[in-house]
Amino acid sequence: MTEILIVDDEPDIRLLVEAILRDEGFEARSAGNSDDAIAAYRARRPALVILDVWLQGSKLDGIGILDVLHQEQPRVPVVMISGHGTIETAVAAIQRGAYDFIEKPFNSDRLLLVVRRALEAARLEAENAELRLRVGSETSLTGEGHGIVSLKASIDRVAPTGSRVLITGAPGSGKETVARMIHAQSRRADGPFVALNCAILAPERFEVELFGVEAGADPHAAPRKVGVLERAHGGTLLLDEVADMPLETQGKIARVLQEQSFERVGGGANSRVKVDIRVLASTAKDLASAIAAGHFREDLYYRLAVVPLRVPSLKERREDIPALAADFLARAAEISGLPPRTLGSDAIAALQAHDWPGNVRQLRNIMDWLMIMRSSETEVFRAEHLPTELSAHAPRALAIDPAADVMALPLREARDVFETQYLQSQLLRFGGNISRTAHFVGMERSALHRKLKQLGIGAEDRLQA
Ligand SMILES: Nc1ncnc2c1ncn2[C@@H]1O[C@H](COP(=O)(O)OP(=O)(O)OP(=O)(O)O)[C@@H](O)[C@H]1O
Repeated sequence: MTEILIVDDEPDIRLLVEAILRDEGFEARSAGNSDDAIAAYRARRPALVILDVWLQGSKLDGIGILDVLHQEQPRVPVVMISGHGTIETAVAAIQRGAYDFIEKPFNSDRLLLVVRRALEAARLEAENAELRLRVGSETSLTGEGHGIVSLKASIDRVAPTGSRVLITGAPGSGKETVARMIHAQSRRADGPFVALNCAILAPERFEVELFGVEAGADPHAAPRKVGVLERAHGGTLLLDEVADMPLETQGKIARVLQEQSFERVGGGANSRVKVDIRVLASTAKDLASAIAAGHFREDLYYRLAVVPLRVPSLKERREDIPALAADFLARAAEISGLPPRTLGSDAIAALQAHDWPGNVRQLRNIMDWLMIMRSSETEVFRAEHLPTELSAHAPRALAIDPAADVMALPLREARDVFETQYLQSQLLRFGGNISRTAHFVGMERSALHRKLKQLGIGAEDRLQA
């Protein structure tokens, strides 16, 4: 998958280096002069370039080529090969941004060592740059509830297969996180992960973003713009909010999926770029009705949805809320440099009672808000510290005041009041799910049923308690 471009004027060296690299599982291309090297580089960006300092009969020498390559894509690492008498030039090349150099004659161990180190350094640099850009992008899912555990098991199964996956789920539920996990657990983990949000692109920008733009008539000129398909080469492309892709582009993408090649905008058929990409797609919309309404191509649907995965919304997995909230609070404290804070059980119950239309993202935002707005008031956040839309609907049972009314009642009646309020609250935390509530309160399912009946808590009460 990792492709290396070798530039050397001696055919024997090119063949030798290609053979060594291929034996180690790399892909290799080579060029004998600066024109061919630059054309090969522009046709498709390699993961690394091995570049001879001195090139007989070439327009530019190694340093000249290095400058051209770095102007176009500074992050591709370059390893120089220096002959006797050109070491000084090789050192100068390092000062101009080459990663390292090897001296001729070299053995295969030295070559492979330098190549691996250069690739690893480039990978780390790319990862850091991405992290800086996308603080908060995750490659793990917090939660021990049934929904998340079975989702994680499906990710573990599908990730290494290379299969296409359609990820569905409500906004903010974690679809992109799932896509990143699939990429991170696949054989492409060292390659790029590129996400294209189909919902925010104007239809006329679509193809330019996807396919890039050809420079014009000159086949040696750099593409005017490299598209996401090319950037994702050797890695994974996520088509986020795929339902919003214009119909015409859908047809073109379906072809790319079949042929794994495409033409840049403005390029002719003979400028086809071959790529190796795993495509994942995600959507919060119902694709079946988009197909029925004629807004989504059925053939593309079947190509994308080889394995469908559904991410449960947060209200379907309220049992994960305490762990998620604690996790986000700890991170908010770390990022803001404030001392850690915890959530009281009344605040947790209020969070579990909420319906979370914005799902995990909304929960995360509220934990950030709590940390910033309320941490000077308390060490333990209570329900009253939450934003009003949450505190106002905190479960009624939170108002239990043992010193008030119940004190005027005989034990049996006081116990009924307490049990009613306690069980209504617990049912609410678990979305009315009897099994999960029974497990939590430590009762048999059937005993809980009997108890609810005895206390007069009906199905309706359970949902609105
Ligand atoms: N189970 C989880 N554990 C930890 N963090 C999560 C989990 N699910 C989602 N997140 C976090 O919630 C936020 C939203 O997740 P993500 O962007 O993956 O959702 P999405 O469904 O792709 O959203 P959109 O609908 O905007 O495309 C991110 O900050 C992500 O890190």
